[in-house]
Amino acid sequence: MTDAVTAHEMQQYDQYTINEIGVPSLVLMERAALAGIEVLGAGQFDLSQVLVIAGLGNNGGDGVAMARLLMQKGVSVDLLFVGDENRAAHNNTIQLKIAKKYGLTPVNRVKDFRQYTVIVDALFGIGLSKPVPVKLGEMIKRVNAANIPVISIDVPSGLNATTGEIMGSAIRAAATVTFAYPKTGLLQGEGIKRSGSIFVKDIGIYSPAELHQFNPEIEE
Ligand SMILES: NC(=O)C1=CN([C@@H]2O[C@H](COP(=O)(O)OP(=O)(O)OC[C@H]3O[C@@H](n4cnc5c(N)ncnc54)[C@H](O)[C@@H]3O)[C@@H](O)[C@H]2O)[C@@H](O)CC1
Ligand SMILES: [K+]
Repeated sequence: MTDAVTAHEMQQYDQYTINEIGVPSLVLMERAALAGIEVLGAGQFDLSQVLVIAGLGNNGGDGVAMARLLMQKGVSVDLLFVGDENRAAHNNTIQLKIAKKYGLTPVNRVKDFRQYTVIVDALFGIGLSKPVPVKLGEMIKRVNAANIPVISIDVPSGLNATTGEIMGSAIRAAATVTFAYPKTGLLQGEGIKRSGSIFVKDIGIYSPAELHQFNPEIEE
């Protein structure tokens, strides 16, 4: 069993799974979204009116896929897409295109977050490497102030996934669904206060030690 991992370690496992094992990244993204839906629908949250907040990276792509899956299940869901769609990561762009084909049109502004019963936070994940831009920080503060339960995808947005430091502003989550392994930042510093209940979900990404157990030819 692998303990908590840093963002850098997780990125290496992601890349190995995609480039060496050959699992398509969109398959991993769909599994991430399904894992998020599983925790969201497990009874802790009221799904009467869901908001998904998605950023431009792959964490946002997980969120867009979740919004589409929720809509397909008949859940009332809004998708707040934050940032210029033309600058979105490749897989996020694909997710947006699919969501739109199903009739899910993103909004780019929410006046009052209190109209929702739960908020899915897919703004930033392990890829956050610099302080949150001021405008997004203001939005994060509005979300926290609304006092609506938030479920964070992989990491509460704005939290450094490795150190647990706040990168300007960070979401305060009721629960965090994190993929493959807990991230070290969830278990130290502000991460302890900001992550809520932590759910670790297998999405098919493994550390070298675990891969070695499947296939001894893979070096630990
Ligand atoms: N690499 C992979 O194959 C997988 C990645 N997954 C998800 O992808 C995340 C990592 O994705 P990325 O490495 O793309 O990074 P993130 O999505 O964590 O962040 C992307 C970068 O974009 C910036 N950014 C995002 N929205 C912005 C906005 N509106 N305005 C300005 N800047 C913005 C952030 O500052 C950050 O530097 C994981 O935490 C996980 O949720 C999962 O889909 C599983 C598979
Ligand atoms: K997040």
